Amino acid sequence: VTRRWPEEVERALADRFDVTLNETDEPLSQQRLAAAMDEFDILCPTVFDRIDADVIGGGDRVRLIANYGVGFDHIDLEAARAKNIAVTNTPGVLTDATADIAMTLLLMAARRAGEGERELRSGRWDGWRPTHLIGSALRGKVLGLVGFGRIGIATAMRAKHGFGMKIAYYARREADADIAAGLDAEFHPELSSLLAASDFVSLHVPGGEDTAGLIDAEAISAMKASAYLINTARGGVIDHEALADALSTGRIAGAGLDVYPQEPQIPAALLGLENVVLLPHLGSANSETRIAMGMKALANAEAFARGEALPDLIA
Ligand SMILES: O=C(O)C(=O)[C@@H](O)[C@H](O)[C@H](O)CO
Repeated sequence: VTRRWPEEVERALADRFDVTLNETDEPLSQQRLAAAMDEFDILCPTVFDRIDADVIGGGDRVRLIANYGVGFDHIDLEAARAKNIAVTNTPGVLTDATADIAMTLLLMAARRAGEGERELRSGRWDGWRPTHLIGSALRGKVLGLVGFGRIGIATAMRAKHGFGMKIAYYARREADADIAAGLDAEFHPELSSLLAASDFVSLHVPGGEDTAGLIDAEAISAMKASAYLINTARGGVIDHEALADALSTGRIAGAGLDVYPQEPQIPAALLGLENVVLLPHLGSANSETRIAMGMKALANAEAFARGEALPDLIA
């Protein structure tokens, strides 16, 4: 297990398996990860472990990679398939937590909460004024979801039923009628039309080659000048130079980010901007969710040990 998990999950793992924990809880080197492929039957990485072809080529004993997280763009699935290594993830259990962070970012950006907090803590607040830190309302505004899977739909539910927002989405195909109907969600087969129609754009697509740089200068140029961009998906989906330029020139109103291309590095051009909320990948960071993620990874490991079908097999 490459990083420390919630204690109760570590105990449950140790009750069933011969478990080696990374006591330091520091990121492991590529060499260490590669060597682990010859020492263990099951490897449990997180999003911060780059399980590439070199690592997978590092040994022949691991037969299951049970990822702690839903996103798997950090794992070379082809290399795993070529060595007949099963790969699982932890979908579903972190949907609510991540949708909550998407709404947190949206609200903080729209109501300039981060600016207010910084102003107050730095002693710069000189009292209430009618024109002070004026933000944007949510009711009646269009939330455009890029990607309409579990987390996209959960975010839409919160926005519509909790804040009176209108829902639009872009996805590879139209959602099931009952899901869309419940949300009165407008389908946009073209990304550019969704971007042009939205007051808030929230990204909910997987990371990886297919979506790398999807939100680039051209995409941002289709957005309204009053619009906000929210990202709880993966950092690589956005061209951050283009975003920083749009934010510093007022091309869009603001942004809220929880993920970055080279975490924990933050694109320098963003750090000095007031109209962007920056969170440190808190998507699934609540105790209930992190325990549930661990128990899901454990369930996959147990099924593997019993020779049963893996509940969350992705490769
Ligand atoms: O699940 C994901 O894909 C996430 O990005 C986060 O919820 C996890 O915390 C992270 O992946 C831990 O591995």
